[in-house]
Amino acid sequence: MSATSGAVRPPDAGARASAVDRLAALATPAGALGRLGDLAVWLSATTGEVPPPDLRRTGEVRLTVFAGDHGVAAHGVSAYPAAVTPAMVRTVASGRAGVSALAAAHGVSVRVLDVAVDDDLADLPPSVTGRRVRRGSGAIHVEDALTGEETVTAVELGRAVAREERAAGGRLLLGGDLGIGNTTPAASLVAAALGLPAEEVVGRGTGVDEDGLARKTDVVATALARTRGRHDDPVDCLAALGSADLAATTGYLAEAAALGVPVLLDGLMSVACALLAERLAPGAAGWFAAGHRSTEPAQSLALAKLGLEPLLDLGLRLGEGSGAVAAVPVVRSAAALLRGTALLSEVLT
Ligand SMILES: Cc1cc2ncn([C@H]3O[C@H](COP(=O)(O)O)[C@@H](O)[C@H]3O)c2cc1C
Ligand SMILES: O=C(O)c1cccnc1
Repeated sequence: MSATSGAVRPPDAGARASAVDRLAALATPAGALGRLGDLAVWLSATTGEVPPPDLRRTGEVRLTVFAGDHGVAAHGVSAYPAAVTPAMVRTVASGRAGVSALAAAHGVSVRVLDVAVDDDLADLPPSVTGRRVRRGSGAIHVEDALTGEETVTAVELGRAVAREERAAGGRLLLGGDLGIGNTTPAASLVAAALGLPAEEVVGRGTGVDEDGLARKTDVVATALARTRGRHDDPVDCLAALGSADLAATTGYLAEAAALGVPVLLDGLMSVACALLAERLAPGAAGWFAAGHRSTEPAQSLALAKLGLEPLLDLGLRLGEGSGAVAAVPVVRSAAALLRGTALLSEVLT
């Protein structure tokens, strides 16, 4: 099984070096900007600009929310019913979701894409529903989420979205998720990638109780056992244990890296897909920064594997891209410091 994979070049080493020099020369004590300094250097290296762009123009920071339903949702793994998925797709489309409020506050463009929602969504425009890969993805503890062909189609859809978002003026891309039950396949993908047992990756998602957590752990363990021997190939992992929306997110992240566009990651779904994108397109992680630490254990495990330290740690477990959007002002703060701070040599005259 194959999905075309663009080669990833590393971020600009020359821009990184001059950003490091500029940071060291600012009228601040050495190291005083802490991780904001590191972030400014990363933004310089990934945009190739020193100082980095301020990212304040409309449309420069863009979020795509990948939506889909999951067969496991019918098996007691979520605190909410699957009917919430289409309802929340409509809510994001009408600009009234949690992430919409954050995006409006921070000047982030939002697009929601129905990759595999199990509902007609006939009231929504083709720009949202017109590229659906299938209605819902398979319940991974009993069957593959997708066929090989559907997986490749979904990955390619995500890649196309990254190209569209860059063409629309995106200079920092964010990925978000919507879909009741999606923390189950996402945790399974992390377990498969890291070779961990279900108990170490499973979290409470929307807030399942002890019984729900036990059922969810069982579903993940059964899915991992069912697919044993297939965990090395990232595309086959997405087919076996993922979903169409997670495959599309993986393609989106891999393609952003291949295009040389920096990405701000969100919670579990985003970071699980980043792990797969790194396997699909080695070096992709160099283009990623982590917006926040979610409460899901698999998200922290995947971040550690990617070598990423999250910018925020707020106990947030919403998804939708909300943690990435909440971190946008931190990224802009880093850029502003490297752009606007005088040099020590200028003030000591
Ligand atoms: C009202 C509502 C809005 C949401 N927005 C994002 N999620 C998040 O929670 C779900 C994943 O958690 P689980 O695997 O436990 O179902 C996904 O829809 C995800 O996007 C929401 C969930 C709900 C209920
Ligand atoms: O980690 C996340 O982003 C998350 C956690 C719970 C529910 N939805 C998303």
